[in-house]
Amino acid sequence: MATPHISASPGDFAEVVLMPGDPLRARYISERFLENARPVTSVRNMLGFTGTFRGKRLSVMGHGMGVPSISIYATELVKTYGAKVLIRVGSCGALRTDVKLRDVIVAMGAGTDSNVNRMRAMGHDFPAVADFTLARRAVEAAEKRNKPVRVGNVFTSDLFYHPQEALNATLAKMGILAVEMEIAGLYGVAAEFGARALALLTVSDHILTGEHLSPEDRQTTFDEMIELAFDVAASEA
Ligand SMILES: O=P(O)(O)O[C@H]1O[C@H](CO)[C@@H](O)[C@H]1O
Ligand SMILES: O=c1cc[nH]c(=O)[nH]1
Repeated sequence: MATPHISASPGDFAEVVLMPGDPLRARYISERFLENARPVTSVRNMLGFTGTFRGKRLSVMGHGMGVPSISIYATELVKTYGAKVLIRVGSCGALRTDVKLRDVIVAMGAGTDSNVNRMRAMGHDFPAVADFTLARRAVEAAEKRNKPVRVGNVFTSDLFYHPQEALNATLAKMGILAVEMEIAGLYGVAAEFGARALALLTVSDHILTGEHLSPEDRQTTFDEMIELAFDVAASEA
């Protein structure tokens, strides 16, 4: 039984799904980290794969850009394919001077300019937060690897090119570490359908300084975040 956006058969997905935004990154992750990976969906080229990692069955699938896109895939994975844990692995722009390029962020909570969670909460504010156990495991795994992470709040924006010029400084003052475009939506879907979610982000560019990672640097740095995500995923599968 396929959905409008996922062509997999029942049982094709594992209960734990890692989700990068870029479907080509999903393929890269499956080739580099999964054993016996097989493609399970490719509608609109939003690629998904299932394989094993340290003997545990895991899936990886792209979620596209923006809250509407991740909301569709996350909802269908949970409601139709029985996913119970969704872990976004993504990139972000740092908003504060104490956040550096290549830092890995465990996104505890996400503010947003998107209206989706207010639609869910009858017009009221909704706390879009990570599953605590998953977040704690990510922090513990990072400590074990001797790769410290930042733990804190991020901002999920509907607009990559934002017209509110004062927004970034205001968010930074409120302690928001970085900006990206999906997490508040992911945490909202998880809450609505009883799944658990976490997002890990690598700082790929710095909004204040204009610094950004080269493509080679991105690969290496993202691999470190993905290894961390697999530590968490394998502890769940
Ligand atoms: O995590 P990735 O896919 O890199 O996503 C980030 O990059 C895209 C914007 O370039 C947005 O989707 C943002 O959340
Ligand atoms: O959404 C994003 C992702 C990376 N960098 C940004 O500035 N915004």
